[in-house]
Amino acid sequence: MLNRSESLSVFVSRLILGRHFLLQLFHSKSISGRRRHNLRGDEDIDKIRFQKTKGRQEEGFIRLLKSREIGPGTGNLTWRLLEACEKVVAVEIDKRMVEILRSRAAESGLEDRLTVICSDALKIEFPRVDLVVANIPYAISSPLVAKLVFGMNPFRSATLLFQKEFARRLLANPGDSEFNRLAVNVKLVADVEFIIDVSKRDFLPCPKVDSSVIKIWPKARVPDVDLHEWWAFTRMCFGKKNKTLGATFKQKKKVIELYQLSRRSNEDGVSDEGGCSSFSCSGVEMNLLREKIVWVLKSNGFEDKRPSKLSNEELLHLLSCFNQAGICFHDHAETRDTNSALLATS
Ligand SMILES: C[S@@+](CC[C@H](N)C(=O)[O-])C[C@H]1O[C@@H](n2cnc3c(N)ncnc32)[C@H](O)[C@@H]1O
Repeated sequence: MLNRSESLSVFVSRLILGRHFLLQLFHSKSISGRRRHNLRGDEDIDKIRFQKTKGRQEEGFIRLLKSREIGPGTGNLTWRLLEACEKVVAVEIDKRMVEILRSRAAESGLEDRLTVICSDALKIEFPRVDLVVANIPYAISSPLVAKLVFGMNPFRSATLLFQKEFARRLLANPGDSEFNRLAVNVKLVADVEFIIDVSKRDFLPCPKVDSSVIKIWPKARVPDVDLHEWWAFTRMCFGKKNKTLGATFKQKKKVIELYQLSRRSNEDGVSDEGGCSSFSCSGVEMNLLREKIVWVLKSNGFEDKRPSKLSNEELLHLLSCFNQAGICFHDHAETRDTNSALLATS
């Protein structure tokens, strides 16, 4: 039986180090008493190989410099990560856990390799790290993923333990019943890979839900789109993801919303780049806006399409058609630096 963090640590270890080392981990109960393993695995899943010898970097081996663990608790996983990474930055919200981690680090002489930040991971700016590992309460999965993938600092990959249903939603493709706005937003900037399911019976004590390990990589190339505009657009489209776009955008409420946005843009004197403020403040012109919306949808073949079945390429195309017609979705009155995690998941 493995507890939640032990399970994740085993999977993380396998991803980083390969099967050979994993087997050694499975058979190692105590971390402190364990001899130092040869950290090279024989299976290059991640195309990352960690070379322990300082100052030398063999051909084909990338040194894994920094790892970040979010929600380290008492540090079971942290200590496994310290075997694989030169430095670990752990972010823990609970002061008591932070004290435990710091004194464990001091006892083991690992203070220079382990930085423990006492903070809410959702509220701080992440430092530059190679690998992100998180075993957090499932309730903050959505904002955490959004913060990671839309954050400013690049990372090589994130290996995360999620509730199984949440993992399925992240992995879903257009047409799948689980496909939703979160998947659309995440897939704009990242690739998501299923690693393994973890049964609730593998945990002690047994929780109510099954889990899955998921790996996320930032995309090398991200589409050239204003993210605020994209988030606002997907929020409007996926409000009722199985409704046709025609039915969604013809709703009086939506037309009023878009009309008010254009009015606000006019009042704030926001630049008219892309035609966002091309409507006058007259209430009568709301009908014109509705007609324009329908025309954009019809002329581009989207009126009868459902957002839950559209690829990101199709959604990006529709957004650009709307923008070219002078219809924009982002409220320019909102502060520019609004938490991206909130915007992407709200
Ligand atoms: C499921 S436990 C993880 C257990 C841990 N990996 C271990 O080895 O015991 C979740 C941990 O995340 C921490 N946590 C919860 N919300 C957090 C947040 N917003 N930021 C940072 N840590 C958080 C909790 O205090 C807890 O220690």
